[in-house]
Amino acid sequence: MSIPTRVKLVEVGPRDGLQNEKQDVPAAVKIELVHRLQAAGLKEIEVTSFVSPKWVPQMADNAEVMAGINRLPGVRYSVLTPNLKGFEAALLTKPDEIVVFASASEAFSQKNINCSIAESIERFAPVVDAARAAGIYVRGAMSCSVGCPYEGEVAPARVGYLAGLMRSIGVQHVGVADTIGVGTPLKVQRAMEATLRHFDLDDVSGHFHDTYGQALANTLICLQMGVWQFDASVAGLGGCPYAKGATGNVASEDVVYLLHGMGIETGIDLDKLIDAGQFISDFLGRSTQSRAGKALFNKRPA
Ligand SMILES: CC(C)(COP(=O)([O-])OP(=O)([O-])OC[C@H]1O[C@@H](n2cnc3c(N)ncnc32)[C@H](O)[C@@H]1OP(=O)([O-])[O-])[C@@H](O)C(=O)NCCC(=O)NCCSC(=O)C[C@@](C)(O)CC(=O)[O-]
Repeated sequence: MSIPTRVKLVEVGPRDGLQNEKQDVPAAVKIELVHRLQAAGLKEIEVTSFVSPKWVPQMADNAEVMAGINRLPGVRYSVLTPNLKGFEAALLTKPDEIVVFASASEAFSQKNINCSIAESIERFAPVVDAARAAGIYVRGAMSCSVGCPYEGEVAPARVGYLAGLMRSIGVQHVGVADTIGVGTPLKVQRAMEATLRHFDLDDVSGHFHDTYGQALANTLICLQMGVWQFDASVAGLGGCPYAKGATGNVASEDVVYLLHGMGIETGIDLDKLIDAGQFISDFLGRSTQSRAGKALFNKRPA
């Protein structure tokens, strides 16, 4: 398998990144972040989630954020929807894509969405039907595809099982998510291989948190398998409120630096992406988690 010449990054910072912030992030800041990300050339942005505000209060302004974005042609805006209630609210805001999210581990499924894996699939089936009937593309996120904060290691067979369930209800694309960032390349490769028994190479992506500093290595092994779609989060923002101790996603800036260094096209302007990361890091009052972002920013003339 040859390494792809072009990669699509899905920027998940506004959703995955900001869902875990302790401090209040006003809708206007989230909207400005989306504007800066699309100006940097991101073509797909996961904006928010239509989940219960009791579970994740940080995303309670979902409709306001979606309404406030000046949409650019050619950019796709996606949102998470855990059930029909969330989907119906999301539909009013005209997303291009929705994401249903399940877990390869039972314990995480219970903690994150308060139901078993089987129940989650039953819950998603009408959401997927309704989305596809409305012409909305459906992605599926498969959390804990390598390890679970409650159950430990997760076998590739369980990832394959979940991918098969996702496929059976009409999900069009799945992301192999290392929610707590414990994966190393061979483990990620096995989870990806199990997924590829149910989905084509063009319909899978990687979503790697960077808790143990393995996310770029995990990205590289997926590239070597021909995978060309990845989620990443500007400034390395993120973490899941139901995955204690897990750090943010791999920083978008670091992935872009890796890809451009390998001669792989992304369509992203790294300087502008660094500015977007700086903007949100300044707002949050801390320095960026992106190694490339920090290094390149510090090299700029004063
Ligand atoms: C799934 C539920 C709703 C079940 O939560 P539940 O408590 O079992 O749901 P329920 O149906 O019993 O409803 C309870 C209350 O929530 C309301 N409710 C119910 N649904 C909605 C909705 N969609 N929007 C707004 N409100 C909703 C519902 O109306 C009711 O309100 P009340 O009558 O008490 O006033 C809840 O567990 C939930 O919202 N969980 C979301 C957790 C979450 O967002 N986690 C982070 C995202 S996943 C992630 O980050 C991983 C990922 C994707 O990035 C990949 C990776 O790295 O792994």
